[in-house]
Amino acid sequence: MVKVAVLGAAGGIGQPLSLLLKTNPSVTGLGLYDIVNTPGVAADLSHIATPAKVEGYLQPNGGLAKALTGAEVVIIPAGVPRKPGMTRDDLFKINAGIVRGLAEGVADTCPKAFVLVISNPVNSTVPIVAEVLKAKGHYDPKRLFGVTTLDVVRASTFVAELLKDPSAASSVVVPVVGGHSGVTIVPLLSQSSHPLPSGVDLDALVHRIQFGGDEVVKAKDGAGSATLSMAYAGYEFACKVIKAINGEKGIVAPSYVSLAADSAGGEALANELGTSLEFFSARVELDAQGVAKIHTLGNINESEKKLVAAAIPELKTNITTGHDFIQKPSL
Ligand SMILES: NC(=O)c1ccc[n+]([C@@H]2O[C@H](COP(=O)([O-])OP(=O)(O)OC[C@H]3O[C@@H](n4cnc5c(N)ncnc54)[C@H](O)[C@@H]3O)[C@@H](O)[C@H]2O)c1
Ligand SMILES: O=C(O)C[C@H](O)C(=O)O
Repeated sequence: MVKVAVLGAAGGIGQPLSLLLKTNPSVTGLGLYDIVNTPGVAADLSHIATPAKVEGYLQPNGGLAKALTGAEVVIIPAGVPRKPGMTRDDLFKINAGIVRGLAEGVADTCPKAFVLVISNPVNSTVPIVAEVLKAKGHYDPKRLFGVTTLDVVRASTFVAELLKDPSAASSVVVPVVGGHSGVTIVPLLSQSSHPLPSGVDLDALVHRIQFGGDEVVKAKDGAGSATLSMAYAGYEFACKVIKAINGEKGIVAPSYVSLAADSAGGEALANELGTSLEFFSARVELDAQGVAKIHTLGNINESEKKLVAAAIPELKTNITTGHDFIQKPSL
């Protein structure tokens, strides 16, 4: 019995993500919120013969609070996507305010919910949610996640392509750590479940994983960024969270979390990184309370160490940008 709220549910990600959630028998309630079109999306989905009771709300008359009431999981794909030539950071100006408003709604209505942030730039929007929840006295770092699963899905797909074995596509697992933009995306190819064939151009593969989002933005040619693969990835991560809430043990997935979510694991990771970072995408073990354990990077090779080192300064800047938006709004 889990109610999931999707904020930004009428968008390119929101609609297919809500469809996938509607197919999950563990989801008993689906609260859809957007500033446009949610009644139609909800009416459409409500005809699917699965248990979830679907309700769609717009902004007026407390729609956000209604969508969030009773939600144990809140997924946020609200906000504008990139167009060619833009970076994810270029979205901050618009999306920061959108995410702040939605986080305020979470704090006011379902402060104990697991919050899964998809809206870009994830490296900065997650700190915004943290600061809003802190300001309202409801911050639990164990329950706040930046969704970086699409990077893991891409890394696994691209490695399976190189293996020239389509049947391997769903079994290849490549951990991706760091953050969710450009050089902050750090694939740990040395830890791939399937060894790479010899002769693979590793630099080109790393670049493709780090800038995979650009491929889609370019191909969509002004009509947005990844939506369907993101809905798939967001659903994959949400399913893990729902299973953990329902008591399943041993679920591990990479996600952008606060290192304070598990002080021992966070400290060990910070020691490995050689610096204190508030947020980092690491492999995280989940339980019904949220983050149970943050895993360290484990054995990584020299080129991966360089990639991690290159990610850190940008992550620090991105995190500060998110914090300052709430703490120093006059900047
Ligand atoms: N984390 C990731 O891996 C990842 C992957 C793909 C896209 N994204 C990001 O997800 C976001 C959404 O992408 P999209 O393609 O679905 O965009 P979209 O424009 O198709 O949909 C966004 C939706 O958000 C809604 N919205 C805007 N302001 C809102 C508000 N205040 N409250 C509620 N809803 C609001 C819009 O009405 C729209 O329906 C973008 O920021 C994009 O960059 C992240
Ligand atoms: O590339 C984008 O802007 C969207 C998303 O972050 C992605 O990785 O596809």
